[in-house]
Amino acid sequence: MKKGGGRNKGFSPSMEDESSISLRQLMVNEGLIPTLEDEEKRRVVLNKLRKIVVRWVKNVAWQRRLPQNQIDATNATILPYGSYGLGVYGSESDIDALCIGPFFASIAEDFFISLRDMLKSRREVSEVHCVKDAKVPLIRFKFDGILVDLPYAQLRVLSIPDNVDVLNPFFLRDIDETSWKSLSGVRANKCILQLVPSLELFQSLLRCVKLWAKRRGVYGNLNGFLGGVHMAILAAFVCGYESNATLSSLLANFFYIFAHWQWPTPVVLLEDTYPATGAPPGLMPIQLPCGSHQYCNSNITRSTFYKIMAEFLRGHNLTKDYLKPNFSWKNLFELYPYANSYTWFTKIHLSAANQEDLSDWVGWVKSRFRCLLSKIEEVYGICDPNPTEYVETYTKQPNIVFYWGLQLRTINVSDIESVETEFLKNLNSGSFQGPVGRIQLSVVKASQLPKNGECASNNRSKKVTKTCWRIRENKQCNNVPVYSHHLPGYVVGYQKMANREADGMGG
Ligand SMILES: Nc1ncnc2c1ncn2[C@@H]1O[C@H](COP(=O)(O)OP(=O)(O)OP(=O)(O)O)[C@@H](O)[C@H]1O
Ligand SMILES: [Mg+2]
Ligand SMILES: [Mg+2]
Repeated sequence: MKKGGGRNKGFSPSMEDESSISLRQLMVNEGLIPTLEDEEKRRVVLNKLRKIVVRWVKNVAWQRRLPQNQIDATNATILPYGSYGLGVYGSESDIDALCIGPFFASIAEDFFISLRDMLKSRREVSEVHCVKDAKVPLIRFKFDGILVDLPYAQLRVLSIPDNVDVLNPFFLRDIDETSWKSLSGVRANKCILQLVPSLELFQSLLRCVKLWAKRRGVYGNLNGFLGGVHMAILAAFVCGYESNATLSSLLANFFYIFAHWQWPTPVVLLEDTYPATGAPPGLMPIQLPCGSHQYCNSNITRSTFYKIMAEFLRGHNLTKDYLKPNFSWKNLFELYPYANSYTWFTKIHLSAANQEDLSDWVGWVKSRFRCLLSKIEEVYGICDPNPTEYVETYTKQPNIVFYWGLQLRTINVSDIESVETEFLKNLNSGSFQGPVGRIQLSVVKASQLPKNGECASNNRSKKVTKTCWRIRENKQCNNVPVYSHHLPGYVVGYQKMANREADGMGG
């Protein structure tokens, strides 16, 4: 990790403090700091999960007819990672928790069958899905309403200590490839936390850059943008780049550094001791700081690369004068104005017979979004895959709608048919096992987009009868109604107050 050499050294600390104070106030106003109740709720979920996996593993040991002393001695544990593990989760974040089990508890039978059944039998647990064919296979479910991603790693020992050190070679010997991949998130988090000079500054910077990325529509690995892990490594990189940093200098430096970065030079937090073989993958390679030249998986395409770079540059232009009097951080976090930026949009309308089928179907289609994006790029050139999910409430069937901006001013609307045909082939060629829903692609004009009216929660008319559309409500966020410009008094959506971000999804 490079140290020192930041361009913002030498600024007056008192001035800098002022701009950091206003940035911290903005974080509070935006609800970026979790409440004590929220923290407690997540702690309770993790403690309950720990108890469940211990009971599970003792059950499995008993079924395998292990001697009683081994049944008594065996143990499994849960290690949080992802944004929760870094201490930067938002109200919409999931809990990423790695389940680590002993040598006799297999992923295929014991984890995906008996642990899944145990989870299903709990009244706190709902929407259990086994995602077996992902790079990191996992069980995804809601526990007390909070989304949990639970992958599994199997170590060649009888008992996993509760706070097992995943960097200790003793525990890593002879492990299978899937377990190795599943461990990489926990290992990466541990390395990041060891590398950053100030944990508090790193966490605050990461919260700020995630808010920025969500507001500007560049957050979410599935839509071809930056996921939580990418943002965490970029933020950690900036923290190590500047000594005597303040929060505002770090945020300004974040944009300075990445607006000028010579991609595809990889961002590397921790140099490996042995040389890399082959070129780093993708347009924006970001190395995981857990050894052996592993990179973050990335779905970045030509289009999303272009958009991310444009936003880095905008961020730099808006923050370079952060020490000037009357500087405000507000513009940096403005919602991206899709309707003013593009003339045409690809409308992706997904529907299914009921909400549960819809959620499976949308999950599957989203996992293939990269392919859809490439096909749209082939036909229409640059495309901006806005991650915001809308719901058409005038359509009977449960549905989710996306609007992706197209950069061309004049287009052949009917070309979308070939994109739909090709994408359907791709969807049908995969391993989706749920009931297949519907997907309709069309091209619409900016004027046909759902209108994001101004926030007017205090003039709600009693005559509100019909909701035209709404932004899909997210997990645990407070919503206030948004009113239409054209139909005064009609609620057209809900703006999230605590965390008004687009629904970015990671891997
Ligand atoms: N594309 C990826 N490449 C490598 N590891 C990934 C990738 N996506 C997710 N992971 C691993 O899974 C963890 C959790 O991912 P997730 O998408 O939940 O992001 P997050 O950092 O927790 O942000 P959020 O607050 O949005 O949940 C990451 O910290 C990382 O370790
Ligand atoms: Mg997460
Ligand atoms: Mg996750």
